[in-house]
Amino acid sequence: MASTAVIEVEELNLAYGDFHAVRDLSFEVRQGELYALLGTNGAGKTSTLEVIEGHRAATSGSVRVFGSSPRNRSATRPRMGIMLQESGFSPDLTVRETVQLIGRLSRRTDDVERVLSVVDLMHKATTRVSQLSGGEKRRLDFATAVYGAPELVFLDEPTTGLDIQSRDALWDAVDRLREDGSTVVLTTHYLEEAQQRADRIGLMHKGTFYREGTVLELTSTLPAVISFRLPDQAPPPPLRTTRDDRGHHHVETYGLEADLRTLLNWAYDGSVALTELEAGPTRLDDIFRSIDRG
Ligand SMILES: Nc1ncnc2c1ncn2[C@@H]1O[C@H](COP(=O)(O)OP(=O)(O)OP(=O)(O)O)[C@@H](O)[C@H]1O
Repeated sequence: MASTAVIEVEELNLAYGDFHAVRDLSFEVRQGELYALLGTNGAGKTSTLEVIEGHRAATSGSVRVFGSSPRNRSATRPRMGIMLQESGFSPDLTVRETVQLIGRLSRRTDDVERVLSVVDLMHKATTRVSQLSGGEKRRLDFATAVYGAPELVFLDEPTTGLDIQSRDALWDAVDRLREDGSTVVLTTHYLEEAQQRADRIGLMHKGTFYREGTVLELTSTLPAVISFRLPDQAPPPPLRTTRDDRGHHHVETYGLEADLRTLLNWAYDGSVALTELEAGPTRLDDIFRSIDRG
């Protein structure tokens, strides 16, 4: 992976009056990475992104995008595509006119028909924005963000409200952008998507990082889990388990492979039927649950 930093955030602080929304936040996003900025509600993700995107001034600290201040919009804006949580499109414009307008404002060049077909909106090209469904509006949002294949793309909750085909198509389009070297910053509350897609994750809580690192670095801070069910007459399993009220056994382990082998050998040797077997690293959900909300 290339190591040029596209985004550099150092000791960022952002206050709204007396309320300190972001505190001494430092991180960088390198060229070609998919960086997921995740966190609890009100953690400060949108505030942080607004500073990086140049929409808001920091209270203190330094933010550089492509080596420039994001407030220097003429230097940074043409290189960025932004998909906001809520679009501000004009309801009277058609889908094609919207892409043309936003495309022109971005100062990038692209083929409008190509962009519309990426998000499967060709058949809606002459439909007014006010007549689109929620999912279609999200796809239009995405189309305007990736118009002209920007070097840096911000995706804020990109798949909210999308059906599975549209989600797959969106991630395919993101993969293609990344193959061409684009950097992606993602925020989402769909943790599974972040766990599957992100190279690195910054997990925010109360204005600062609770954890930051690769997916593996984050998930290896908590034990992996093996879960299974045994027949009523089965002998006790060879590992210490807890049983939930649905009769599932759970093992928490830092030695997933060895424990799994022990369990499978025991079941094989004793002809014990293990059912509903699941084994895997901790999920991001569990890391979120470990955050002390107090
Ligand atoms: N314009 C504003 N004025 C005052 N407080 C604000 C303003 N914008 C955000 N806040 C507060 O700053 C904190 C961080 O908000 P922010 O929108 O950055 O969080 P978030 O991590 O994006 O949250 P969510 O996941 O809920 O969208 C919240 O407590 C919010 O109420």
